[in-house]
Amino acid sequence: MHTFDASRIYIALDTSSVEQARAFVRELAPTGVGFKVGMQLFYQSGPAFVKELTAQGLQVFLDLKFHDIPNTVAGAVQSIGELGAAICNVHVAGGLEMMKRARQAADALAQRAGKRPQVIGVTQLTSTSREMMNEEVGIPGDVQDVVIRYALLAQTAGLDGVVASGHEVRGIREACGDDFVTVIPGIRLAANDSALIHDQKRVMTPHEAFQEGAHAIVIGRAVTQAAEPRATVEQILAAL
Ligand SMILES: O=C(O)c1cc(=O)[nH]c(=O)n1[C@@H]1O[C@H](COP(=O)(O)O)[C@@H](O)[C@H]1O
Repeated sequence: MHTFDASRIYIALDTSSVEQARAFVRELAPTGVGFKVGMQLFYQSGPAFVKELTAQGLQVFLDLKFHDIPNTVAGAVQSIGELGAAICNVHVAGGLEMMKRARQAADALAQRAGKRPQVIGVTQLTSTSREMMNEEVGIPGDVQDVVIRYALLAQTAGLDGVVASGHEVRGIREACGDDFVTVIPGIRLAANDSALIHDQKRVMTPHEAFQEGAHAIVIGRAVTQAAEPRATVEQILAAL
């Protein structure tokens, strides 16, 4: 038995069918992990699958990365609110007013339903390198500095935390305090770093991310493309 709280790990269910996602849930739920439903699965299986998970008492991060005008984002948070997800997210780049409205929509839900998802802000995607950010997108400076600036803005708007890479966790905690939630994707296991690095640019191992102070991590392909996903999760937990 391990003592680490496995629900601090969200397995990204980026599958091409709901049956595949169900199979991962059946296999991995006994380890105590949470699950992340993102665009790929949500756009085919819709809210019904999220409800199916939360009805089983599973912890769900609903990752739809809202980014639109404030009124539309507030409506979107309202729409997904009753699915019972523990976390949902919006892009910090949508601005202060948009984030405030997202938080207000979550608060209204809490008043009606007695609970709400945590609303966290996506800073700079873990697939973004400094070169991409500076030269393609035209945002100058260090990724770390930009991420901390975004985290502070998210905090000002009343969000519960941010999504960032493990490289920025320490700085975010220093700037925003230890209660401001950090959820960290871009996780790679040392053993498969070079094989699975793919599109992620700012990566860390689970152990490193938690050592830096992450509240939760998101792991997708390093588990779902492993020969033995369940054993891989057990190994990760044992090493924490
Ligand atoms: O919001 C997210 O979850 C997210 C933000 C980010 O900056 N980077 C990032 O990879 N993610 C998500 O985290 C998961 C990472 O998957 P793997 O790279 O397969 O571990 C994917 O589902 C991404 O959509």
